[in-house]
Parts: sequence; C-alpha cells; structure tokens
Amino acid sequence: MRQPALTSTASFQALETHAIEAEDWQLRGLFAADPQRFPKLTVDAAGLFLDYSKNRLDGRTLELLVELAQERGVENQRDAMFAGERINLTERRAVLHTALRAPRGTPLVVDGQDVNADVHEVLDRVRIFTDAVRAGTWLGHGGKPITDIVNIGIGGSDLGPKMICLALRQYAHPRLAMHFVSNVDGHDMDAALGKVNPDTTLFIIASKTFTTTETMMNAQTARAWFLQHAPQDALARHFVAVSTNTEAIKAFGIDPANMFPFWDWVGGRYSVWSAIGLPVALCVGFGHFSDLLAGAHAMDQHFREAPLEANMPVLLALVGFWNRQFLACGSVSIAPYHQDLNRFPAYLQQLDMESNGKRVTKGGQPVDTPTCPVIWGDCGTNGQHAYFQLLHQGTDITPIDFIAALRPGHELENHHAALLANCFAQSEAFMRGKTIDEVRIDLQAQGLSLAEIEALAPHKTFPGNRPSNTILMEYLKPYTLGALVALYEHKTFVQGVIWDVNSFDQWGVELGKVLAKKIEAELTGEPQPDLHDSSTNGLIAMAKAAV
Ligand SMILES: O=P(O)(O)OC[C@H]1O[C@H](O)[C@H](O)[C@@H](O)[C@@H]1O
Repeated sequence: MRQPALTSTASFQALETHAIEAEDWQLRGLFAADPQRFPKLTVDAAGLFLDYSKNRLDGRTLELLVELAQERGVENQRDAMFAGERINLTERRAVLHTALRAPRGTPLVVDGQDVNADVHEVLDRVRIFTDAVRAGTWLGHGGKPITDIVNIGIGGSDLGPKMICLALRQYAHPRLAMHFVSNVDGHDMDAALGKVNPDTTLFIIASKTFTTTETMMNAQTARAWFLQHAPQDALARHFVAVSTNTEAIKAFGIDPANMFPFWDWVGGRYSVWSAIGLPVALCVGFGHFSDLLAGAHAMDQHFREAPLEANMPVLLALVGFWNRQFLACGSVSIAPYHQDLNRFPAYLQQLDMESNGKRVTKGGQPVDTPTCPVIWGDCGTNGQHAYFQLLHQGTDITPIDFIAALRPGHELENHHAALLANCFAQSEAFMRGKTIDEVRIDLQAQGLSLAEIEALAPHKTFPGNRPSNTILMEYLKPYTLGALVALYEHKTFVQGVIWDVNSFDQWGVELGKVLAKKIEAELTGEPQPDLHDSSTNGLIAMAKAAV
C-alpha cells in the first residue's frame, strides 16, 4: 500500500508543532525537573540496557513518536517481514534474516518451502565442518591440521564475520588465525598471503552473488598462489565457498560438497547469521555461534512482542528519527567503549547507510524529509583525544551512541573503572556542558585577572545539551553481541518504515561498478577519451604513464 508523504501525516505535523515548543529545552533542566527521568527513559531487553534519557525529549515527545510509528505501519510491516512477505519490492524478495536465527522446529513456509528446515540443514553442515577443522581432523593436503583461515569477501561478506571474530576474540580457537581479505587492492591479499602457509590454510570464498569483481579477483589470485605450492586435487581440502550461486561456484572449480549455501532472501549486510558466519563458527566454535544466533533471536522476539513504547529497537529508531528530523543532526557517532568492538562502527556504516541511504520512497517519489544520517565512529577512549573536540564545541550537533560492558573480559587492574568513568563522563559532559559562569568561577579560583578571565571564558565554555544514548551489557559475550547487532538491524528497519524507503536494496553502488569496468579496460588497453570528462581522462593518462 502506498504511504502518504511523511510530512502530510497527522502525527508528523503534531511532532512539528511539538518540536517548536521543545526547541529551547535544556537537558539539564529536564533532568532537574524530573528525578525519575532515568527509570522512565531506560529499557531492558535480551541482555541489553538502553538509556535514552540524555536526549532532548520528554514523555509527550515519545507519545507523539509512537503515534508516528503506528501511523506509518511499523507493526504491520514488521509482521510482514517476519512472515516472509516480499517487502524488498525493487528486488521482489522476502527479507528473512530473522529466520536464520529462529530455533529448529519453528516452521516458516515461504513459496512452499520450509525455510526453517533449510536453515538448520545448512547449520548442521556448518557445525560438522567447523568441528572437524577445530578438532584438527580436517587435514590439509599434506596431512597437517588447518592453522589459518583466509576469508575472501567484501561488504556484507566481510564486515560481519570480521567484526564478530574480533569482538569475540576471547573465545577464539588458539590454533586458528583468522585473516580477512576484502580489498581489490593487491596489498590486502599480498599481506595475507605473506602470513600463511599453503599446506595449512583454508580459504573461504564468501560472496552471495559470486560475481563481485573484487572477491572474484582475490579468489583467483588465492587459487593461483595455492596451486604454485600444491597439486590441483589439493584444492578440495583448502577451498570452500559460501554463496547463493551454485553454478558459479562449480565454474570456479569448487566442489559443491564444499559449498555452504544461503538464499536470496538474505541481504548481504544481514547475512552474518547465515553460512557467511562460517569464519565466526570456525573461530569461536559452533556452540558460541549458536549463542550469537540465540541472542539475536531474543531481540527478534522482543521486537515482535513488546509494545512500541517499551520496544528497544523502536525507541532507538524513534529517538534517532527525532534527532535527525528536528535537531537536524546529519551524522551519528558510534562510540564503543570496548576495544574488541572496534569494527562495530564500520559494520553499522554498511548496515544503516546501505539500508536507509535512499532518496526516493518505496513508491518512487522523492522523500520529503532527510533520511539516514552519516554513521561513523571509533572506540572510546581514543576518539576523545581526536574528534571529540568537535562533538563538544563544534557547530554541528552529533548524537552519540555509547556502548559499554559492565564487566571486562580481562583481569588487569584499574583499567575497567577508568574506561567506564570516561564513558559515563563523556555522556554527562555532552548533556550538561559548562556554562560561561561556571567557567568564570573556575578561572577566578585559579587567580586569573578579570581581563584574562573574559578572554579565556568563551573558549572554555561547553554548550552541552547534546544528545546521546548509552547501551550497556553485562559482558561482551556471543549472546549479547547477537542481541546488539539485531537491535541495530531492527532500528534500521523501523527508520526505513518511517521514511518509507526500501531498506533492503542498494542500487546506489551499481553506477561506480559499471564505470570501473570500462576504466579498467582502458587502463589495461586502449583509452577511450570520448567516454569521459577531462579530469577522468587526465587521471587515466597518469596511471597509464606510470606503468
Ligand atoms: O556477497 P557479495 O555478493 O559478493 O556482495 C558483497 C557486497 O557488494 C555489493 O556491492 C553490495 O553493495 C553489498 O551489499 C554486498 O554485501
């Protein structure tokens, strides 16, 4: 059903009016006015705790935002997704990453096929293979156990497995070193091949389509390198594939027995729960991989069942929408205060920006509001000593998601209290700021003259009133990480529904791919200056002159 333009809806217009009232709100004042603000504006689900109280909103704002979610049909569209309806309209596909983490024995029939049975058949194969490699009974062609795993994939076939293997490094198998090659830049493959021994290396070629040029080139290079050191019939012990494209895998020369399939109803950026998660299962073991799926499933259940006003992904989405729309926040910074989550911002960049970086509605009309903000970030405390200056005192307001674990995964003294202190101090500082009068008092206490105080005070003043969320978990373990990733998946989904964009296609990456093919032919053959502008022709000429 075609949605009306967002700005024409009654709930959006009510929010617009409310936003004018809210313009002057100060977070300090909101906290002072209501000692219950923290318990009121926090929610628990699936082992995660979300504190959204440090956002410039109140109970009425939330009521209006929930009305907007209702008017936009979040509940119906959520149910349609879980039921396997073809909600990815431009590709005419169902969107069923949630089915990848549904427990065995929960049938879901799509196009006459029980998806649940298919999913668990593949998971069983992943378990058997994973157990053999980890136990050292899957041997390389020379009879030695595998010591290195090289995952060759890009985008969704790289970011998820890489982020999760790093995040769960505490659980990693001591014999297995994980390597991820994604870039077509030969330096990436060159660095990985320099670290591994062909006799004990397993290559995973991970590509949903098995046509992505970067992955295909890297796969060919890896195979050629391997065959310099081993006979052709050794390939079957050292190359496996994860894909939806059986024919292309056979054409590449991988035994279909070494293929772990998935399905076109799994989007690349939602695929880590499928056999694309094979590196994760190999690294941390199938039991922990199952825990990851269980945590995501727990968040799915919460998302399906909790009322909108107490639904963690819905609230995260609505608060994000409020900041984007009414505070005009063009970017959101992700700040994991956990070193092992240092690839999480990169993972969320693809998840959110490839999903909701859209400018037309599902019906093909231009959207009438801004959509997805830029997602970026890095681990705390590192960011504090780099770009946090701009976040505190720059001219733009950038909401921040702070993410932390209450207990560390190490036994080093003092570090964790210092880490958490910084995390909480930053969210407090963004919220409170420091007024010019507070600065003056400090400077007076330091014995500065009046002239010195007046010269310095504006520089040392913090506007504050800057929004943030804090997400806490007890400990970074597979279950909680699964819930965290699913939380952001569903947040992205809800925002996509509000903006009425298709969150499950990514046509925006196509143009560059087509042009790159043409230019590659010119770099290795004849230039075609008629095809380009003077800048592009000039750059091509420089590259040709350099070889
Ligand atoms: O898994 P593949 O088919 O190789 O795709 C890898 C990636 O490339 C594409 O260009 C898309 O933008 C991504 O969504 C996808 O994850």
